[in-house]
Amino acid sequence: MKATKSSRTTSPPTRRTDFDSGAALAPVLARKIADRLALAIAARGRATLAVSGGTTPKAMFEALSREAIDWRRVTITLVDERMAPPDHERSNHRLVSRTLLQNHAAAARFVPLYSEPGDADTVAARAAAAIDAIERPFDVVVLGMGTDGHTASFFPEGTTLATVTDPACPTSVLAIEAPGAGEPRLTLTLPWLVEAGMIALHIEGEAKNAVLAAALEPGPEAELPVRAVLRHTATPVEIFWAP
Ligand SMILES: O=C1O[C@H](COP(=O)(O)O)[C@@H](O)[C@H](O)[C@H]1O
Repeated sequence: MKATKSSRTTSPPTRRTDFDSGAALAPVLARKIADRLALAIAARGRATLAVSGGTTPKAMFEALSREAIDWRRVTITLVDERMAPPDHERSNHRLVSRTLLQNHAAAARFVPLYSEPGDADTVAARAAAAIDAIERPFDVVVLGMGTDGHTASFFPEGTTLATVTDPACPTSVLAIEAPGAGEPRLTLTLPWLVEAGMIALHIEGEAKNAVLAAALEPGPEAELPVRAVLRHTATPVEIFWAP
């Protein structure tokens, strides 16, 4: 299903589950993702998963890697990546390799966003070709969020923020730079995220909880770009929060 342009200023309903700790959240979200992937495999013989990086998902990825589904039929990619090689400490590819692509999930196919050589636009174009070869829509997208309200690499003041959060953006992956982003980034664009069969927003900490509460209120998407997902999603975003 393709997202259409809309001037929505508030968010449709979300579903939210709160946990006592990140350790309690991790296996529950992992099982929910695994169940959804298993359903897709039963229905179509294959499943797709796009995940975030950063620091939050580590325990959940480790739990997910131990879920006994037919990972040979699962394609995994990233919702965003730094312009950094896969052995770099800030690489999302590195996090996924070390935590998710382990145990049972080592059998999954992984499609990275970063590759060499080239500048960010060249790398983004190559990543877009790789993503375009994956069947749409993703079965599951797992998003994180920064305390600046960014999700994927939709950063406030991002050079291509208006384009990557356009519900009609025709390109799957674009480069973006922003003051809060560190190195240049590669990000999946809004349509590829919001059309997913299941969208989980996994956040931890009181600060992110407060940012999420603000994001659910009316206000400009450019200020808290996670609003773009919350407002343009085809299915309710499922929020998983722990202190
Ligand atoms: O830069 C990024 O940050 C967000 C949030 O990361 P966290 O370290 O606060 O969990 C993440 O969702 C995104 O994929 C990542 O590239």
